[in-house]
Amino acid sequence: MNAVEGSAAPAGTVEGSAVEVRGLNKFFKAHHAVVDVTFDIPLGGSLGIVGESGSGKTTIARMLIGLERPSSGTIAVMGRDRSRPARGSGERNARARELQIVFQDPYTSLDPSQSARAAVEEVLRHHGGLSAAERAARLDELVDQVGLTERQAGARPRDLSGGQRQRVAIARALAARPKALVLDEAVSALDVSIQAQILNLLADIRQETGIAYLLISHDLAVVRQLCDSALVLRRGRVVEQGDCARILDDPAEEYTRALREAVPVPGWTVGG
Ligand SMILES: Nc1ncnc2c1ncn2[C@@H]1O[C@H](COP(=O)(O)OP(=O)(O)OP(=O)(O)O)[C@@H](O)[C@H]1O
Repeated sequence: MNAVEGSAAPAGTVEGSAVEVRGLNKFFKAHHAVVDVTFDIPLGGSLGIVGESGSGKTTIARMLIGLERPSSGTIAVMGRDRSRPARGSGERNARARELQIVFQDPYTSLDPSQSARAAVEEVLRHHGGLSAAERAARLDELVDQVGLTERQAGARPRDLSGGQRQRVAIARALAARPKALVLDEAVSALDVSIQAQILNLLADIRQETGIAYLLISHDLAVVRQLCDSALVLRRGRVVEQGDCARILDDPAEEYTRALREAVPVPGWTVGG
């Protein structure tokens, strides 16, 4: 299947790419974990990556944010190459301002001793350029944008629910005004009703800010709710790629059909 099928910008997106990945490969010793993966996410667009456990989804995310180095291929975010490690903190910060990530479990990324407000403020300080008054205003805006109450914004992670903690993680990720956000199983640990609230929140944020999403999920229903296009991975290879509704409603590949019918949970494998 052509790598960039459906590359015409969907409604709501702007011309140009937020993320461009070409011929991406990752070997872990002899294991070829990501095999010649190519995709585009238009500015303001939303791509879902689905596949069974071990298909390479997280490895792609880790390469995008610089936690793994590609064995070959290129990654560009906002037109700037990031296939090689950043040189120095200036470049690392510039990259962070372009692309942020939200993980499945914000417990691992949130400091247990920090209130939600302090956690978000830390990012605002780090990325600098704001006066104290501007920082306070931006902090209020972010707390409001992710739907945290004043009480929740003053609470530490252990005093928040899973959904509230994920709202804090989203506010932190948005603080630097990135152009793209990687959501790696970001709603998988949440109850279905809370999951729906966070997905609605993410859809609203995309509408308001024009941010692009790369959503990694084992759950096709989640992908359908948030994504314009989808990419199906099997053993590191793209088996199907294109319009999200077309792929999920009328999959061309048996593997996609199996993913759709089995309602997989994290760690699940086709036929496993
Ligand atoms: N650091 C590593 N060293 C060796 N092998 C790795 C490493 N990271 C990932 N792998 C292997 O690469 C393959 C892809 O793993 P990856 O975590 O990207 O899959 P995934 O689709 O995200 O799976 P899951 O949904 O279970 O998180 C797997 O076979 C995994 O065992």
